[in-house]
Amino acid sequence: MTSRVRCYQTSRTIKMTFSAAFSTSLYTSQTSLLSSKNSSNKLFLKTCSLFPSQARKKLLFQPLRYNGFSTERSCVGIVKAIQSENWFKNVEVFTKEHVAILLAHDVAQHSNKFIQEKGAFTVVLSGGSLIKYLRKLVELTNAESIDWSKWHVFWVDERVVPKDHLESNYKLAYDGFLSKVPIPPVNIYSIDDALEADGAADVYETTLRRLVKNGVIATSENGFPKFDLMLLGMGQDGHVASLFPRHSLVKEDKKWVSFIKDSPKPPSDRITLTFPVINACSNIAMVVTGAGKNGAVYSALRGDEKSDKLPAGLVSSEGELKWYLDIGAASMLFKE
Ligand SMILES: O=C1O[C@H](COP(=O)(O)O)[C@@H](O)[C@H](O)[C@H]1O
Repeated sequence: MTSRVRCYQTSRTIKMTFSAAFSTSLYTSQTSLLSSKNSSNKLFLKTCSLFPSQARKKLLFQPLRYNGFSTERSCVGIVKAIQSENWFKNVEVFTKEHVAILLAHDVAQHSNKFIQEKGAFTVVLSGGSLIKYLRKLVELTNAESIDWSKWHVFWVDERVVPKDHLESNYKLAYDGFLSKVPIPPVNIYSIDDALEADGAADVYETTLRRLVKNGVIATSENGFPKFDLMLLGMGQDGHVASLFPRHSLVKEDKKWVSFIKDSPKPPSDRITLTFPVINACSNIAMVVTGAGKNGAVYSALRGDEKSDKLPAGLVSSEGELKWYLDIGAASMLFKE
């Protein structure tokens, strides 16, 4: 159930919608979370303060209501701003905790929708900080009734290290997420850690081609695999997957999976899905937190069109691309 309140500037065009799209369970976990912080109003105001002051002054904040509760105190975070500027459309700004909560809710919704429509859900994971934001998904399993048996899990990139290595994206995902949910092991498509980067990339592409052929993965109009949901992180330098700024791999437009042996971020050898595959996805969630990434967020979303785009700025989706930012990562976006 979705409840929504509009906060708008009465006399001019800027209009924002503050929406709470919580199920009861999410609401419950949100309130307990808030009481533990006891600073919800401060956080809300802090979030609002990211908006241009002129607009802010004229905003009319109404208490948000959900199931009879006044959620005024809990208006933190869920800020969906709708403005005419394109970059602003699908950007949501939260506290870190709320990034995890809303992400859980959205992933559960995508999962239910795709499983209902086609009996399976294909999800692509990143490594890095993204995995810790899946923690609420694990906690909310029962409430959201996810059918984990229909999940098929892939990786957008992997480091060429053994699966039990600290740098392994598989290990990160297994420890933080996969070991906690009943996804059939046969539906978890990790990258072969016995091979060198080039061989591992070839084998992974062959696996994807087989799954496209037998209908597990859908296909986009231009013949690339079309995953239902991709959960992307972004590095401080604006890289996504293992596609780094100014690296030739960013321009790869034929291969589905490629490899890199000179990654600027260690380890040097990695395999990665390419941009045509990333951008063919039905839905992409870009999950970016921390003030250290605010410059890259700014340049990806608002950067000069003429300048070389960061890889994160080249991400698009055949369906929906949504940015989940915390206040730190968003902090340069709303500067006047
Ligand atoms: O090396 C990688 O970095 C990015 C970003 O990681 P983060 O810890 O800064 O969020 C990650 O998305 C990618 O999968 C990983 O291989």
